[in-house]
Amino acid sequence: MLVADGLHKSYPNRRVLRGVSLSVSPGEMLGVVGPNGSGKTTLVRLLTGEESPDAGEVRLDGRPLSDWSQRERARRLAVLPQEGLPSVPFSVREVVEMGRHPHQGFWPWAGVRDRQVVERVLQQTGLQADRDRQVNQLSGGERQRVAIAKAMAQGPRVLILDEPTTFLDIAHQLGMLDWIRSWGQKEGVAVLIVLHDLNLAALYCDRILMLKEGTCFAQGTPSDTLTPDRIREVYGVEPVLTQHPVTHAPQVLLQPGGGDANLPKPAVLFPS
Ligand SMILES: Nc1ncnc2c1ncn2[C@@H]1O[C@H](COP(=O)(O)OP(=O)(O)OP(=O)(O)O)[C@@H](O)[C@H]1O
Repeated sequence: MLVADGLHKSYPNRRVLRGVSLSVSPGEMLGVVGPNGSGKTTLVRLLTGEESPDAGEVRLDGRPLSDWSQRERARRLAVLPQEGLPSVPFSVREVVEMGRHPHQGFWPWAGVRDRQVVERVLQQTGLQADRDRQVNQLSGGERQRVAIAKAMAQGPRVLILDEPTTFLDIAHQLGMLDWIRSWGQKEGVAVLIVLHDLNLAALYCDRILMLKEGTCFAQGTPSDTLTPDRIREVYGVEPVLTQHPVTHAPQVLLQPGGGDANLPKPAVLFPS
């Protein structure tokens, strides 16, 4: 469904991605993890066509991404950017309806089918009661749910999410990931999700791609990828790995004092 082959990307004086390859199949969830600055968001920008690689290629449904018109691409690929949904003065229903624009003609008027899809999505995401509320009056977590609903209304074959759980409490993190996973499996949507939380990645992703300084350091099942050696080498922390008692997924326990050794130790700034 979505394939990337040997992606390279540099900015002035900075090589950000060096030969990253990946593929995501229908119904599969691929997690992308890696430290700050390892190139996750840059990878997302190349996969969505927001930026072009210096070398390598992204293919959607077997065709180079650059061959798709913007409209065709939007019918197949939905993106939840890191900054989430802007705080716009539109109602929840209007924003979800915007997800249908790529399927509409020259005039973006909602037809019968568009209205049916929007109603179904509002129902399935539990947003019926909030349908007339203004998005700029919603909490961060509620806005995130509207963003997912808009992406669902788009009816994509590929969904790309960049750290969608950052502003959510634990119940909303689990709720959102449960939702995305079961929706992706039912509809055969290929999901690529950037996550900072290795434990959530281990619980929800079929496979994990671990980036280190713009290279693909490891790729495989959570148990293959999240090993103490790899986490130590990529993040520079001393992890304790355990197994989830119910799901048996690997889980990472953190210990104080095991953080970034390169950070200077705090000194007294204002001695008395
Ligand atoms: N437009 C740009 N111009 C120059 N450098 C950039 C640009 N975008 C990103 N970078 C640099 O590329 C590197 C990778 O950035 P990127 O945002 O892809 O990392 P990330 O893994 O998503 O980080 P984080 O976890 O902090 O969000 C960083 O060093 C960043 O400063």
